[in-house]
Amino acid sequence: MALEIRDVANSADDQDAWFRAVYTGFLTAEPPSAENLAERRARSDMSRARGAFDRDRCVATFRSFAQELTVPGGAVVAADAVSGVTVTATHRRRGLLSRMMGADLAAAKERGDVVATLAAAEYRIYGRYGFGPAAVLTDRRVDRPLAGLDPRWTLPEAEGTVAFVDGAEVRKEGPGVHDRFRRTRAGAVDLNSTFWERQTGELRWEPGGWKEPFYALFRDPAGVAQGIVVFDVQDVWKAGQPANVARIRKLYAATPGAERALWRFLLSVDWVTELRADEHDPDSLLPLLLPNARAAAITGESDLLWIRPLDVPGMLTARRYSATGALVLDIRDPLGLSDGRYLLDVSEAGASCAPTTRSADLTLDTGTLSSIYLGDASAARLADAGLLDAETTGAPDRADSLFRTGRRPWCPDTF
Ligand SMILES: CC(=O)SCCNC(=O)CCNC(=O)[C@H](O)C(C)(C)COP(=O)(O)OP(=O)(O)OC[C@H]1O[C@@H](n2cnc3c(N)ncnc32)[C@H](O)[C@@H]1OP(=O)(O)O
Repeated sequence: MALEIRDVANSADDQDAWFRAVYTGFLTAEPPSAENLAERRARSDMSRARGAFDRDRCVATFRSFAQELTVPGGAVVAADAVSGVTVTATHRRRGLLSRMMGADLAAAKERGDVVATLAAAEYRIYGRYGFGPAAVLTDRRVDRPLAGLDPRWTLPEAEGTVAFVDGAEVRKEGPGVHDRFRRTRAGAVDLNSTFWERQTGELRWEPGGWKEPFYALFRDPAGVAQGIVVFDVQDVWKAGQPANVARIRKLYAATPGAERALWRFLLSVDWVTELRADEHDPDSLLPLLLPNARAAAITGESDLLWIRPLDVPGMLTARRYSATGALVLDIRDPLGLSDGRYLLDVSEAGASCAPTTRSADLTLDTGTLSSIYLGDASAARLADAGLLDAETTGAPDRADSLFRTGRRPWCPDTF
């Protein structure tokens, strides 16, 4: 019997089967409870969720939803966020993902979305669909005694306050802090409506149980919440000495002052000798705040946010550039959605971008454009690696002078 791919938006039974298939696809053996399924159905945007069904069994899942992606300069673009992609191991490599992805991207293009986004589980899945890695995450570990900080430090009142708060306060202030934060940082996205409930244990969807973390809120001198950190502490003692490990789950700062204050606060907690910030900002201020920056070692780095151009002029005119100049980009698209030669012209007044018949300066595919777009990858380095063709002398360097950004892009939120 042929496999049927269908929308699951209008059927509770199909949605339950869909969520169960997500658990199986992500290798979670314990199935979701009936209560969990009911909550997920009620609280998730399933309007663009599709499943592949083998009789009444869901064997592949795919969902997309409307998202805002912040681009360099602080504007946001309309994104088609792809999520919940699974094919059950018994039905893999039969083209199910390709069919669902092809249909979703074509619909997103038709709708006028500027890019598609996703958090890639594995590097080799999404390049074939025109996606490219656009921002990375780093793991850092701070050896606090080595950092050389003054243990007498306390936040000067003139700079603001840090206070421990409860989950209710986090649910009240968190959305505003995150919304202000994400508009300051290229690569950041808006959050779904369940995010803070899940962070604070109001909704307990994740398998494996809930452990209440600590929450600390930074308010600026005017009393406005500008930063929030969610962290837990592992109770470790060695030879009668406290050697606790603080693990950052989330840290959002809408201002540099908030970021400095929250790191300094975390580094001042007695008993804590090690701080771990996994899957965190690749351009965090953290090492710069330490007398000994080497005490904040990078222990890992990985790509997570991948993006895919759908509307090249919309995408290139939305961001701000670091210089003025013109560049002709010949874009190759493996799915044929955004092919073409475009003139990007950046002047003091802003950027314009339109199809052109002029000869190209750079030839690149949509995935490579994605890597350059938010400012993380260097066109010169990609050209040296053979991933981008320079058609005119110095074109990669000119691209770098345009696309370069201040702080590196960062997407702290998996979706
Ligand atoms: C945004 C997110 O949700 S990220 C989460 C992605 N999901 C997972 O990682 C869960 C575990 N993996 C899976 O469920 C599946 O392997 C999927 C969804 C990644 C791919 O499903 P498949 O049924 O294999 O997809 P499909 O048959 O359409 O494959 C399309 C092509 O991609 C290739 N491909 C698929 N997955 C991988 C992979 N992990 N590594 C390398 N190549 C892959 C296939 O070989 C195929 O290539 P071909 O066209 O040259 O033959």
